Amino acid sequence: MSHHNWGYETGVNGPETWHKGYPIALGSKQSPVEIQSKDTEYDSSLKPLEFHYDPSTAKRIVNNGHSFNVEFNDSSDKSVLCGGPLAEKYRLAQFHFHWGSQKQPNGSEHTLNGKQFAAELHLVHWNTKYESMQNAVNKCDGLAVVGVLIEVGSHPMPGLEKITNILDKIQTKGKEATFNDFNPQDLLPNSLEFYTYPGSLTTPPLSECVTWIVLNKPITVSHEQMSKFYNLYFTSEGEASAKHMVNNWRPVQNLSGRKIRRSFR
Ligand SMILES: NS(=O)(=O)c1c(F)c(F)c(S(=O)(=O)CCO)c(N[C@H](c2ccccc2)[C@@H](O)c2ccccc2)c1F
Ligand SMILES: [Zn+2]
Repeated sequence: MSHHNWGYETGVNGPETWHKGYPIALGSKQSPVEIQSKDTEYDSSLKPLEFHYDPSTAKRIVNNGHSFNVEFNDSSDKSVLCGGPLAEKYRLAQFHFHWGSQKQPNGSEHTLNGKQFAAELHLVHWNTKYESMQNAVNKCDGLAVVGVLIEVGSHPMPGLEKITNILDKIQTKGKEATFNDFNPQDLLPNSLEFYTYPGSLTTPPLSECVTWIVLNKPITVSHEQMSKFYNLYFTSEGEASAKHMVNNWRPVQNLSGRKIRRSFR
């Protein structure tokens, strides 16, 4: 299993095969996980989450064959996350999504009280005490990823329009487009109540370097907005068998004794 052709195709290169190239897939701090509210612990020492994002740090949107990433200029502390369970400042590097398909509408990675949502937004940040993302990825407090659960309803999410309107420019793997002046706070729910636990990247290299912060309230997007995700391709233009970018989510992994804390009573 070479390191760069992992994917989501069941039995071919999907999550059940990743351990061949990345043995840590079988580790004890893997993500995502099932969150059962009744088994979480309220922690009054958790601070409110603080998002300090500068929209001018948004740079480009890229289809990398796994998801699409909106990438930020993380060469300074212009867009940072702090507070919550975090002892330090974390710089925003990128955000991306995981989703299901038209037929199988559930594609979130974390599940909440037995419910899998339609999709999930991940805002990926790295600890500024490590000079780079690459250094941060092999430290247990290297990354902080904020997960936002997404359900499909009758009204569109205004903050998502700018993204869904540009997806036709990055339909296939390797395509990218300029993407400036965007504040990811426009994708957050009103409540910043959260769950937090120590975990991993949910794609290879599956490094166990992530403080996960999963918001308790979902956002609602419209069917039209969601269907624009399903029109993307895992494959590059002109590749023999075109594959729609659907079901790019990893199933839940064992908690293996980990405690999940919550910021609210
Ligand atoms: N669900 S998840 O949040 O775990 C996740 C993904 F699901 C995901 F698809 C990516 S990805 O960048 O799109 C391709 C896989 O690396 C990354 N990207 C990694 C990353 C991006 C920015 C900052 C740190 C990590 C990935 O690009 C990476 C991994 C290891 C070292 C550097 C970068 C990622 F973090
Ligand atoms: Zn992710």
